[in-house]
Amino acid sequence: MQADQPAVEINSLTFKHNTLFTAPPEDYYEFPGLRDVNFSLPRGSVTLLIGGNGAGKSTLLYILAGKRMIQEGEVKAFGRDVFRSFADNVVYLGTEWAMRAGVRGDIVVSDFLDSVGGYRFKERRDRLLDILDINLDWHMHAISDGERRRVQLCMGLMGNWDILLLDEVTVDLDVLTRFSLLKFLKQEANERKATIIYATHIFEGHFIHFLEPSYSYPKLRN
Ligand SMILES: Nc1ncnc2c1ncn2[C@@H]1O[C@H](COP(=O)(O)OP(=O)(O)OP(=O)(O)O)[C@@H](O)[C@H]1O
Repeated sequence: MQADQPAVEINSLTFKHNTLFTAPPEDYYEFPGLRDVNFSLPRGSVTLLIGGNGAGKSTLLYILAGKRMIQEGEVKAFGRDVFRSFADNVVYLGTEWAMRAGVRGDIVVSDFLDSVGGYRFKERRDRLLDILDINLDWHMHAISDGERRRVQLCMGLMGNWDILLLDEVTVDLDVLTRFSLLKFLKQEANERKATIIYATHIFEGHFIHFLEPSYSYPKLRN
C-alpha cells in the first residue's frame, strides 16, 4: 500500500436500483440511486456522510463494501476495485449487519465473542469492552437492545479493519457510550491511520469529536 494512495476513491459512479416487484402492478423497474459521484478520501480521515432519509447514504456504503454492483464508474479501496478483490480490512457495520449478528440465544458474551475470533484480538477486544462498558458474563438473551448492540459493535470493531463503513450504528446507544465510541473512532484514525465513513441523518453535538480533536465544550456563562 503506497503512503499517498487514497484509502477510498470513487470516480463517475452512477447506480440505479433494479427492482422486480412481485406484487401488483408486477413489473421490473430501474430507480435512479446515485448519479456521477466523485470523491477520494485519504488514509486516516474521518468523514460524516449526512443526508435526509432516502438520500442514498446506505446505498453508497453498500457499494463501497462491494455489496451492490454499479452500472458505471470506479470504486476503489486502497487502489483496488472493490468488486474484483475481496478486502478483509474493509468493514461495514449497519442495521442490516446488526440484525444478522443479533444472537439472542442463551450464550455468554465471552463465548459469543470467542466464537467469532475474539481471542485473536484480545487487546482490542478488551479496550472495546471497557469503552462500550460490556460485561463478559452477560447472557445474550437476557440483555437490553442497547446492550446487545454494544456487544455487536465490539464484535464488529475488534478485528483489524483499515476502512470502516458505519451506517447509523450508534442511534440506540446511550449518550455516554456514544461519546466514548466516537472518541475511540477518532483515536483509531489519528493513531493508526484508519479511515472511517459514518453515515447519519442526525447531526448532533457528539460528532464534534470527528471534526475538531482539540475541541472542548464551552463553559456556561455565570
Ligand atoms: N431495492 C430498492 N429498489 C428501489 N429503490 C430502492 C431500493 N433500495 C433503496 N431504494 C431507494 O433508494 C433511495 C436511497 O435509499 P438509502 O437506503 O440509500 O437511503 P438512506 O440515505 O440510507 O436513508 P435513511 O436515512 O432513511 O436510512 C431511497 O429513496 C429508497 O427508496
